[in-house]
Amino acid sequence: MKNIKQLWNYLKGNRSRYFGALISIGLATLFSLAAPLIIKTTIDSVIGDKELQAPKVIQDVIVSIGGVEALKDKLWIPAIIIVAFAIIRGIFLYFKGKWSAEAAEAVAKTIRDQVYDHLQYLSYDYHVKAETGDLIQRCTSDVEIIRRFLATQSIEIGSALFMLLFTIYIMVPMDATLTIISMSLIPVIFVFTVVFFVKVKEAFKLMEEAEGKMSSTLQENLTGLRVVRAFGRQAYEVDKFDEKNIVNRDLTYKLIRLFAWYWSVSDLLSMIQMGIVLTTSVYWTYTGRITLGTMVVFNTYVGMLLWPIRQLGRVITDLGKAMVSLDRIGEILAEKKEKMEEKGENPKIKGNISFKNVTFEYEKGKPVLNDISFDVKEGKTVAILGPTGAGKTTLVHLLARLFDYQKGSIKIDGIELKEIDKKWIRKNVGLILQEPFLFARTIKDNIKLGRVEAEDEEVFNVAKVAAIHDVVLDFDKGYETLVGERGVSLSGGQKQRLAISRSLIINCPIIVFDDSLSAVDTETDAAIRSALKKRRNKATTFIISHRIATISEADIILVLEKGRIVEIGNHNELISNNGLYNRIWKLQNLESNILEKSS
Ligand SMILES: Nc1ncnc2c1ncn2[C@@H]1O[C@H](COP(=O)(O)OP(=O)(O)OP(=O)(O)O)[C@@H](O)[C@H]1O
Repeated sequence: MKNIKQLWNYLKGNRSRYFGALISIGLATLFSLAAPLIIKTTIDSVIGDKELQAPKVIQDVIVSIGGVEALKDKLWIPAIIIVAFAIIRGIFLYFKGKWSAEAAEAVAKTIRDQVYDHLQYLSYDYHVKAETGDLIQRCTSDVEIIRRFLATQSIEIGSALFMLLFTIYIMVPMDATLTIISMSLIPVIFVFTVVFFVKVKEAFKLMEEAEGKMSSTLQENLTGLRVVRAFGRQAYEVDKFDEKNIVNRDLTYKLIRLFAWYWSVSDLLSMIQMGIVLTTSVYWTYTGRITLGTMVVFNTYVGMLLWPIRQLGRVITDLGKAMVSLDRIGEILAEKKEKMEEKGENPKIKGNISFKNVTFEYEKGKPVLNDISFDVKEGKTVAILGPTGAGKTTLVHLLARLFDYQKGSIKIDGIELKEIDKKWIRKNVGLILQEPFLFARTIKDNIKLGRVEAEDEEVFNVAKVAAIHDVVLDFDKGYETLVGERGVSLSGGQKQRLAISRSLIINCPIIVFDDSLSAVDTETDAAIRSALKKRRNKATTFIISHRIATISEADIILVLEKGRIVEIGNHNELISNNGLYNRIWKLQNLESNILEKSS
């Protein structure tokens, strides 16, 4: 019921089109039911000698062309009327198709827009955990199922109901008992259909999920194909995909089996119903209870009626599928959008940052950051070093309010971070990720992503700071070169440098390099850092890195271990500390000495 209401809401603005389609199918049904009545009248009263039983208007028309006697010589007239009715029915069917398709298309567009829009505002955490393949499937195939249901199937429910009502209305005055006999198995077929619908809904849901898992595996594999090949893991990947493929196939087999049952049993029931009507009506024609024309009408109507009723089974299956799809789309829409509209402060940010006893946990009881305290003045550089999983990324994510800390306090220029508007703080904290995502656009567009109105000169400047300007000029089309699948292939380091330019162009007072110099050689790394230092508006900079050379010049270095700061100070202080920093420094020194000697 909730889903039907949801569909009704989606139809807003297109409801009149949809009703137009329903009325058209009603009128088309009426015209198709008229043909057997014309045949009946012709058999009984024109060819035969039964008294004419037709509405007054039709009787008047017949009298005006010379009465039933005159029609005997003009049997082409009923034939032409039947053809004319077929044409009129065709016209109504055309409008039914046009209007329902237009309404369905509009609904699909509304749903796609709504889901796309919603996805943009879900939390960072949601997108970290969501499976892209599954989301794509919900935005495409699920919407398509709903569109198809609205465009064709739901109208057929209307058609079946109209057919049922109109035939009962015409048949009862002719012979009430024969009408009951003609309808005796309809409830059985209907109940059978409903049972089937319930079974099939569950089976469809399982199949959709299996299909989603299969596309996720495919999507993940295609994205990471280079890794797969590099590690020679093709056979393992093929097996993994095959596993999902087998589940998908088996669930499809199950559905096919269910359908096979449905069609054979409903075929059998329909044949029994037609047999009963044929036998009874032939016998009653023979005994004179009904006319030959009435016999023709009943048998034609039962034939006409059984098809839409059986179709109803298929339609209801599609209703089941459409409801599952609506649920799946509803699941995305039910996800709470990240609360952005808090009336936070939008202060001009200088970049003085202070962490006081900050504790944060993703899951209750499992703190990832513990009692973190440090201060940094605007324009200074903080470096963070620590083993993997120590909480380095989490710490800088807290700064951008991708997550909110549970205990302690983070202040920026003396204002509590939670009091500052989320949108505003994200505009002021430039996050550069280790594996930056570049869009399939030109290099210039990728750099200007954060500030589309930036002048070319600014683009060149930030590219120079990120030591990528000369590389770009070497490409045939320079800054107009396309990046991505159809464009130039960039190295990991080049991608990182483009991402750095993209963040610098925003001119954020706080910049975070989350291991984003890892793919850049040491010389370029040093060049970028020295260019950053020379910038006029120096930002407060956070650098996460495993390379001592990258972080040694930082004003403060934090050494994190298991979510706690185990060492804090500048390079010289930490060297004399004889702790983790000192050990890593010695190790990296040794490595570079060995490398120097061997080269
Ligand atoms: N979105 C999340 N939900 C739940 N746990 C998370 C989430 N992100 C990270 N974690 C967990 O928090 C811990 C710290 O992760 P974090 O990414 O901050 O470490 P890191 O020091 O940056 O590691 P690396 O050097 O490998 O990037 C890890 O144990 C990680 O599994």
